[in-house]
Amino acid sequence: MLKIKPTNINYNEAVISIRDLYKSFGHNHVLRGINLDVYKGENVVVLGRSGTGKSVLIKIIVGLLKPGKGSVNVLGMEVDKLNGAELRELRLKIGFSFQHSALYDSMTVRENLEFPLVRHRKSLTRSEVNNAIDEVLDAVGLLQTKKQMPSELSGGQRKRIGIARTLILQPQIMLYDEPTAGLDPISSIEINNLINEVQEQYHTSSIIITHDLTCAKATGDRVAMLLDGKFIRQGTFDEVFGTDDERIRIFFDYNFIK
Ligand SMILES: Nc1ncnc2c1ncn2[C@@H]1O[C@H](COP(=O)(O)OP(=O)(O)OP(=O)(O)O)[C@@H](O)[C@H]1O
Repeated sequence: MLKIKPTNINYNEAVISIRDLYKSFGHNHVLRGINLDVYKGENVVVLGRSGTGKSVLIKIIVGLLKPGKGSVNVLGMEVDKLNGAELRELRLKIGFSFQHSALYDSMTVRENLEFPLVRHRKSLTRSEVNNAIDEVLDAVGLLQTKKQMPSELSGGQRKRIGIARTLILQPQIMLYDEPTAGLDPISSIEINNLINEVQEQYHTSSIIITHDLTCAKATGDRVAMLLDGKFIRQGTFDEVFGTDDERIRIFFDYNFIK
């Protein structure tokens, strides 16, 4: 049961705009002419086989890697022209939900959420902090876990808390790296729904990196297929996969789709 996607996307405003992006490591030419716009309120899914450069792309977007050639504009700023302080400022507007971004095991759920908040929003009062924690826990449907330790949660619940920890800083952009990896089908559907709810309630724009075609179909307003350093096809899920292109069919046929 997948949620119907909201359609509150502003196609006149790109929050991420990438033009002719190249990136090599020695003779390994990973990105070879990437063009991508992510519009305000849009979920864009990036699909591609292992090693095609999806993580490199994300790292360039947040300024962790320098582009070789080309321009990367995020929230109106050219990322590779920013100094350290400006980059830190920009990153506060971007929520990362990385595959291996573990919670702090020695802290309760509440403390895990409090930690980024008190670090980055020093002027908040105690009651504002408490309200913010309750609000994000409610948004991810896990208010009842506030006093629990991460080890007491299921894998799906831990992912949800990871997303809550990111949301608490109210990012404008969300980057999800393999959000459903390692989850059973029911927990995966819950995460897909959560990604759509976050989009709707927090008005975020997102890039979702995944191999999971069910996730791509459920969450992506647009899907972009990365191959040989370029997006070889972009469009809705059905537009991308409604093709005889062998390179895309093979990706589809080898992934189980419900
Ligand atoms: N810092 C680095 N130095 C050298 N090579 C790198 C570096 N980061 C990534 N690469 C290379 O870039 C290529 C793309 O890596 P990347 O991690 O982006 O793949 P991916 O598409 O995210 O794969 P996966 O789906 O397995 O996570 C790989 O060949 C990798 O070895």
